Amino acid sequence: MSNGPFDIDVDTLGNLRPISKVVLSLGSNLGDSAAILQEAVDFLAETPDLMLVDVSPVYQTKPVGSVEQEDFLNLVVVAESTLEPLTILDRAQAIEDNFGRTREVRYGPRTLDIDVIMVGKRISEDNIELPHPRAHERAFVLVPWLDIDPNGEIAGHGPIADLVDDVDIQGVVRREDIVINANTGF
Ligand SMILES: Nc1ncnc2c1ncn2[C@@H]1O[C@H](COP(=O)(O)OP(=O)(O)OP(=O)(O)O)[C@@H](O)[C@H]1O
Ligand SMILES: Nc1nc2c(c(=O)[nH]1)N=C(CO)CN2
Repeated sequence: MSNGPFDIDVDTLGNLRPISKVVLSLGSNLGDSAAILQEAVDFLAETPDLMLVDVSPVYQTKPVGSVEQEDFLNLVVVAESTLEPLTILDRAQAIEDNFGRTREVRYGPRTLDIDVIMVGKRISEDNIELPHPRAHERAFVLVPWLDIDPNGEIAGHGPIADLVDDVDIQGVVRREDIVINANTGF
């Protein structure tokens, strides 16, 4: 798998388009979270020009942040795409909206949250910062990601295999009973 914009795709018009590695973190702690995660993965798999490579196991995780709320179910998706980072964020937010996600309480309960963790290169713009600025300190991102991408790295922070040693993984428990079917296309 490419680690950045090094592989090239040629579209039907003959345009060269770099293929980037994409990492997404999905979380839910409202409603039927397991079913919501499955549907969200299905929506991602149906996204044109986004090829799912792997979907992590599901973890039950203690809420991070100061808001008192239910545990989350979290998973990570690794994909490849020729899409621009903002297009991927738009698609992620459209999928969140589909599950009635509102954005009133920062860090508050949510039917579905999709954070864009990385899309190839580093970017810092008004609406998007990549890699996600808090991913390196979040066990609910690092633990599932490590399961499916042991050589993964966060630009500017290092290998996720090392980062996971520095976070508290006690509140992150694998849910073997919840199986998400991944339509990875491979
Ligand atoms: N890498 C990113 N992934 C998702 N959203 C991002 C990213 N970088 C910047 N944003 C911006 O952050 C805004 C708030 O996102 P969101 O509501 O998902 O935050 P949150 O999930 O409450 O907190 P956190 O960003 O810490 O996970 C989005 O509208 C988006 O414009
Ligand atoms: N365990 C856990 N805690 C969170 C989560 C999440 O997905 N899992 N998402 C948040 C907002 O992005 C805030 N806190």
